[in-house]
Amino acid sequence: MINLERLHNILGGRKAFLSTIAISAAVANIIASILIGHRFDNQNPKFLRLVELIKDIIRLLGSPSVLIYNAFPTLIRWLPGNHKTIKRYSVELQTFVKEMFTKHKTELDINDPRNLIDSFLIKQLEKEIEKVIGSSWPQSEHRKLVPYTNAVIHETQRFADIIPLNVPHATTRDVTFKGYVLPKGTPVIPMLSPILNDKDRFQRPDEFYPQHFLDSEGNFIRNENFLPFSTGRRSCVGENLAKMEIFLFFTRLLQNLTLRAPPGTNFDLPSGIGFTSIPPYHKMCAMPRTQI
Ligand code: HEM
Repeated sequence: MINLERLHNILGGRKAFLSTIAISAAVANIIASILIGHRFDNQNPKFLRLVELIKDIIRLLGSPSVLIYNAFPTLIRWLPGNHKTIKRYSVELQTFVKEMFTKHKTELDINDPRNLIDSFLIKQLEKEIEKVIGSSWPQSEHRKLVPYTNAVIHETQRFADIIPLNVPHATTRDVTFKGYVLPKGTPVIPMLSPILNDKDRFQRPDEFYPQHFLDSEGNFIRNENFLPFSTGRRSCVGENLAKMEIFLFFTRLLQNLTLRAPPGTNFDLPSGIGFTSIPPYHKMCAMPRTQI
């Protein structure tokens, strides 16, 4: 989690800071805790490099040269450009992951799994595939008790529309869809943006309007068109983890801090161009609620 006490002390609540790395590192550390059973220090150069690599790869995936490469891979393959940078960064990431797996393999005690990687390696040894069940989050009950907060979080995800094009898929067999024949291997891009911004599905698609997820009495209502994690068999496997993380981060931050644009400025956060539509780096002020 974000060290709020440190934020209070260092920032005194008034100094602007770059929030992106702090938040990314905190989120990455949650995944690291689950995968390898420990957190990295936020100043650890290797850890910061990994966070940076992932961010850069995501950013570069949407750059014009990569879009051209995706359209004409055989032509562009030999030319310099961001597609080569992505490859280099991916190799660096893979090397890190391989080293981590090798270390876990050599230290593995099948009677004493220490983390998710150990459990995965043990399952591999059994040659069995088993769906991991067990989403018992102690705070999940809280969400039902705060319908407005829950609606704001849902509306933020709808409005932010962070993966507009979804992830590309391809048909695994010949398919006839609404009269169109899609032969096996046809690339399919199941876009999410048109659903999340459809005025027939959301009353005010162009506005930030939490009431999209509230009934007239203020109760939270599910909306089947809320699909930021996609849908179907290949929808996001991290959906539940992500939802819980967002809830915990959001409520914990707002319990303790009021977040504002730096004095004399307004938040104007157009989506950056990339595979995900993430906002550009921006500064904000975090005021401890006790000082307000
Ligand atoms: C706000 C946070 C997140 C959003 C909006 C999101 C969204 C998505 C989307 C749209 C897909 C593509 C689904 C498709 O191909 O139809 C996806 C796939 C995936 N996501 Fe997420 N995701 C989030 C967080 C996470 C987290 C935290 C994890 C891991 C812990 C994760 C792991 C995955 C994996 C492994 C896939 C590939 C699933 C497959 O191909 O079968 N995601 N996600």
